[in-house]
Amino acid sequence: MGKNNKRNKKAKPQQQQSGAPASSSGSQDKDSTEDPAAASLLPTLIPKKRNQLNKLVSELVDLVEQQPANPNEEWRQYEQLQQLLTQIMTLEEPLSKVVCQQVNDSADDQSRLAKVEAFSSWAKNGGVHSEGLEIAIFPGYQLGLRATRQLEKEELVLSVPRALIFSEESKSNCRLFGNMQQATHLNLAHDLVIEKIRGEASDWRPYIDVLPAKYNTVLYFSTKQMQRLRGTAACSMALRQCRVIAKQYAFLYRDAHILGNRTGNDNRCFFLTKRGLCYQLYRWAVSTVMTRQNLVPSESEGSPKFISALIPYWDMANHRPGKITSFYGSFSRQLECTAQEACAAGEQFFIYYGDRSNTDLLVHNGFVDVNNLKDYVNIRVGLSPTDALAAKRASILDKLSIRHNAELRVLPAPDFISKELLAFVRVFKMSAEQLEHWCSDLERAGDLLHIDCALETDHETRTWQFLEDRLKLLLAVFDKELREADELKELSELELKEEGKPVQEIELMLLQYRRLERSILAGALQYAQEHRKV
Ligand SMILES: C[S@@+](CC[C@H](N)C(=O)[O-])C[C@H]1O[C@@H](n2cnc3c(N)ncnc32)[C@H](O)[C@@H]1O
Repeated sequence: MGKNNKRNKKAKPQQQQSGAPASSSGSQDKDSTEDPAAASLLPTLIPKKRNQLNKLVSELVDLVEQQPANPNEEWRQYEQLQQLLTQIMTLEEPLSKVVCQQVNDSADDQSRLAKVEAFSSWAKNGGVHSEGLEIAIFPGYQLGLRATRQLEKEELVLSVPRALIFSEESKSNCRLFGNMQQATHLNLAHDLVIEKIRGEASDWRPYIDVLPAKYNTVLYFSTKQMQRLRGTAACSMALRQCRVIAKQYAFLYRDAHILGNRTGNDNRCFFLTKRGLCYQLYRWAVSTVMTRQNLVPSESEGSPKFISALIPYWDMANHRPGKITSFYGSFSRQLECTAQEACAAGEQFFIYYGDRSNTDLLVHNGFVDVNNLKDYVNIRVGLSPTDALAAKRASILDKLSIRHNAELRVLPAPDFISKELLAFVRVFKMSAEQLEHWCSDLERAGDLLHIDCALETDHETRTWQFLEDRLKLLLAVFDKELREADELKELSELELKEEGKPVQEIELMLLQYRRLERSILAGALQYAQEHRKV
């Protein structure tokens, strides 16, 4: 599979399902870099609908450019965003019906499984070694990898050569979002949009066919589902994610359809994007990248050191706590994955995705790990600009490399309060005299990170009182959305759902997330109360 041969490949037309075929008139057709695949019969919108869509996207641009000042404003903005996106998706439906599969969850697993044989031979022909593994359905995980024989701990079980790794380097002239590290996953999502639109003409089709049709990422949440995150540490992150992706979509759309001003060597990508771009497709591509990407070393000059990549077959492995056992071999030019533990024939083969909090997993990966040993809940703390002693507090925090406005960690047992959070609150609660004392010898500041640092009793009491009040407040906000008893009741109802009824995966995940975050906060509250009394 050469780097550039995809561009010259003869396209097979995609099936037309609804709407009018792309006509030979229209500004895009003067584009001389048209890829044969782009001549596929994608529907075009009638001018009236296109104008409505242009107007909605302009409103979307205006909306996402506003920076919300507080959580309530952020929520209101999200509600407006959802309304606009719903209208946009309705208008774009003729297009999204063709470029995105529309299936329900269980049918998705089955239809993906039906494509696995073709995918496995494509992977094998491309040089993937996965002899002791096969792809199967695992309830609660969608697809995953199953051992077909006993796999030994540390045995090399899977390798994927560079040629089969999908990255922005598979299409070297197409970096729509630039050459920076922050842009690499966006470039990848954009390339995936292109390959998806190319349909049967894409060399990646067997891989794309086994990808999920939809995801449990926050981009797929309804407003009602998102409501369940209100008051949790994940809410702001989730809303921001929706805003950022809508903004990217709105800008891509605006450039393509409203301004029509992209020229230069990315004409081809622009052309394809313009033809098939719709929000459903963009959120699918972004979610595919978010939930499956890995970093591999770049092989092009001028690129960031590491670039985001999709690694077919390897990305069928689900996560279980353990250690990272997948590495890219620069000499062998392949991704190599060993077994983190022995795995008997017939069992699911898991890999470890790395240390991530459940907040991060929920927002970026669309699942939570109920056995997460590396979980934490971030809480926001900051120095007050009206505090006359802020400069002194800041100098101690600088010495400790803690930011003046920071998100710091509340941890599960046995630690409960991270040393950075404890030190911040200790500094925040110092009197003028205590600040003088600590600032006079900043070399000692590191002591503040230790739980048993010798402090005056009143200072220590104020510190733990602050933590106690803050945690109580967070738990009270939690209860405002859903009380603990109701949360547990709903959770057990969903877990005991009758067989045959569709599992409400997102609802279940949200309740599990709430329970996990609540238990970290409640454990830390108890710990703070005990410390205050000492
Ligand atoms: C890299 S893919 C793994 C393959 C995926 N299950 C599939 O069907 O294509 C990552 C996704 O798998 C699911 N997943 C992985 N580990 C999981 C776990 N421990 N519990 C639940 N879902 C998990 C999540 O949906 C996640 O976004």
